[in-house]
Amino acid sequence: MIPIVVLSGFLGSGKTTLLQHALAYYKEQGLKPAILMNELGDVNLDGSVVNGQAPMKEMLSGCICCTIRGDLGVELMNLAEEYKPDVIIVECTGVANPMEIVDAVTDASMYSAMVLQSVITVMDARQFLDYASGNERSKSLRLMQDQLRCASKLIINKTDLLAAGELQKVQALVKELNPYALTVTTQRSDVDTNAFFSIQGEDRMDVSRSKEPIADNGNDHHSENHLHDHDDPADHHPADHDHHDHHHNHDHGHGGHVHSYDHVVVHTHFFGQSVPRSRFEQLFRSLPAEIYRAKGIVRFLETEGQMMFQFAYRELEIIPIRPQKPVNDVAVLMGENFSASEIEERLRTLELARKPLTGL
Ligand SMILES: Nc1nc2c(ncn2[C@@H]2O[C@H](COP(=O)(O)OP(=O)(O)OP(=O)(O)O)[C@@H](O)[C@H]2O)c(=O)[nH]1
Repeated sequence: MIPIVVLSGFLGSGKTTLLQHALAYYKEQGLKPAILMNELGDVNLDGSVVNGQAPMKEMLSGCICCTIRGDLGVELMNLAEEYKPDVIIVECTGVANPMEIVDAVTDASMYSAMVLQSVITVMDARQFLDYASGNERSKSLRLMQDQLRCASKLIINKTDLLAAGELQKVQALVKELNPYALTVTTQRSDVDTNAFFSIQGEDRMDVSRSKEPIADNGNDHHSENHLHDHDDPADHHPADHDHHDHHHNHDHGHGGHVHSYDHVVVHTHFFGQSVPRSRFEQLFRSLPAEIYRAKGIVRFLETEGQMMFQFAYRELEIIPIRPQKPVNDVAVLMGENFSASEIEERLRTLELARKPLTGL
């Protein structure tokens, strides 16, 4: 039986950071992990972070829980057959409802030797608290709550971004939503890896219990209403600045829990040239609040080589990278109901600016 560990969590909460801890742990244990990654955009940037550390399959341009849900079982089986791993880690896009993944894994385990080990949900404590205390973006809040509810293990991450006293508030909210999960608080998803990733049988997830809070009408997952607009990633060419918006309109038949992600917009922009770093940073400082996540690879006029950037909950991080194989310069922006054409325009203007901002 190959144990499956599902990593869930909202966009930018710290899943990939956690994945790296998991990979280091399995290596230390002499175990062979394999990874199945799912990204909403056309490019898998997280993949380049973990590249080479473990066999990996990618499912791009869709959310595991809908269009490619059927493929999940197939991909899991392919991974299992090809690499005979000791454990498979599934990292899903931040807008996936992990219940769907849990279902797909349980489907797969019916006809192959796999078992769901755990669903680990990572949450951005700051973001969750802000969403929970405001009325805005209630759809995202609902998704976060679902991700929390179905976890067997929970990580309250980014505690460094909380003010004194706020952690207790988050913990209380989390406990209310999910009193069952093993819950820890972390910075940089730094968990006790043995407690979170050990693949001992007795620690396996009780799937039926985790389903209780949101499933009330059996397995009515096929009555879903999907509206996806996916384009062939092979069509992309770095120079053509093409962009694609993916609108997700999920209307899952969970009776009482209707999930509608039609508000989620993903915009992909391929850079054709280097840009001034100061202007790039300024663009991110002034992004509309609706864009809550961006990541990508960029080259700056001022420096050599490629940089990976991460923008999560208004914080921009830029780190130099040395990719093992050529990777495109690209920006993927995700958010709710933002104007992709406006962002595209700003990115194009950025590319035309051949000089840094004056005075910086
Ligand atoms: N301040 C702070 N930043 C963190 C922490 N953990 C992770 N980050 C940063 O948050 C950003 C997103 O982290 P990832 O691990 O890529 O998040 P993710 O959940 O995989 O993101 P998606 O793939 O978009 O869903 C990165 O810039 C991380 O360095 C933390 O505890 N505190």
